[in-house]
Amino acid sequence: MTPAAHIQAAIGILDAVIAAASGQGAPADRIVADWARANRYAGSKDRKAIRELVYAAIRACGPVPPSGRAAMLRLATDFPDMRALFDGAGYGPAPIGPDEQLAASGVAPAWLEERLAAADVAGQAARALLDRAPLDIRINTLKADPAMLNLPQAGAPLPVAGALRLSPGTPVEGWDAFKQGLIEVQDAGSQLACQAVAAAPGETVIDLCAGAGGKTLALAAAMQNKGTLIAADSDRRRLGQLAPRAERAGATIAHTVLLDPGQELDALAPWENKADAVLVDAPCSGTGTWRRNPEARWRLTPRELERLVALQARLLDVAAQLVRPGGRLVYVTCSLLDEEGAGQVARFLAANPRFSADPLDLPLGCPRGPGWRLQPGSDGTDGFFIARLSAA
Ligand SMILES: C[S@@+](CC[C@H](N)C(=O)[O-])C[C@H]1O[C@@H](n2cnc3c(N)ncnc32)[C@H](O)[C@@H]1O
Repeated sequence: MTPAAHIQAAIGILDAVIAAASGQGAPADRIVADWARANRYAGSKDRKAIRELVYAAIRACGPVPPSGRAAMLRLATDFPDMRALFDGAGYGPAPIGPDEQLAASGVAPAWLEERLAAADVAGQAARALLDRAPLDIRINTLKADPAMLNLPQAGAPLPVAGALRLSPGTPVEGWDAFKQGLIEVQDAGSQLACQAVAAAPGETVIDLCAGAGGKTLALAAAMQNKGTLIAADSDRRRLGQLAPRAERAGATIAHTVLLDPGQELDALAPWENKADAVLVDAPCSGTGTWRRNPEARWRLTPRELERLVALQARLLDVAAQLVRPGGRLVYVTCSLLDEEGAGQVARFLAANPRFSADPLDLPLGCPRGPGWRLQPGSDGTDGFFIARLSAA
């Protein structure tokens, strides 16, 4: 394929990404993968070039672009060589018309930029939300001794115990160390969130929104496979992914519990007032993970944000009923918006005088309200809000 044909293919994929984002359809990476499957003539170099163009164009546009072509023209404003390829030749894009519409630049749709600015995420800090994410791994201490671990690439040590940083795209999943469960792929911010739980061997710990168990596995390692670890979630498919992962990681204490949304306590009744720690890794807008899913900012609406904030508040209330006196509740979101972080926890504390915020002092990030915040720009991790609350 020619460079111009790459651009035209990327425009077609962007049209599908834009339609999917407005209609809650497939994520961009699935659309890119589906395109590659349906267009076998594209070799691996073509696929890589097209994928890079698609993601660069997604990052270049703040609000939802009117079309894939408008998005690509926005990207081309920064690259004169790319503009020159809009000449209508071969399989390339048609020449640029005199009044052609460009998609708007920016970090996100205007309403979302305003919410971020209200949470002191503006300028460079906001632009960094769209950087390319590195690849972080966690050494699984259930199986590996960090001092003895020999990886094909050493990785840069991070100020987070057990975390190493590799370049984006490092094929770790093909490494023997990965296949044997010696390492897990996990953002350093996510690892810090797990460390904030301070889970210890012998404790009873509930991971209330365990998903596919990324954090559950880190908790099992911190507990040295001793104690009770409940991985709960309302999504059967995600929860179903935990068993094979736990087996590979040698995490033997994780028990899954499927929750009925709205009736979560029914399945968790045996642990009411019994848990030493409850982790609420709550469903959220994901504003801190746009480095990995940049088109997610086109999917979010004020209404969806409102729904998420209400769900987070409810899950906090569920968690509060599980924590034993003297136990801890750790609330985490991968969002930088205060309504999902500092504001959410401040509201909870005001309504639940039994709980008080523990001061945190993590090796990355800084305090935000009653908790702590990590940001891609200043900390190099995904964006997170983390609060640890102690129960009287
Ligand atoms: C941020 S994700 C969790 C990610 C996971 N902890 C990890 O580290 O990979 C939020 C999770 O909350 C779950 N969730 C949504 N509503 C829920 C509910 N009512 N009760 C429990 N979990 C819920 C979602 O299914 C999703 O897996």
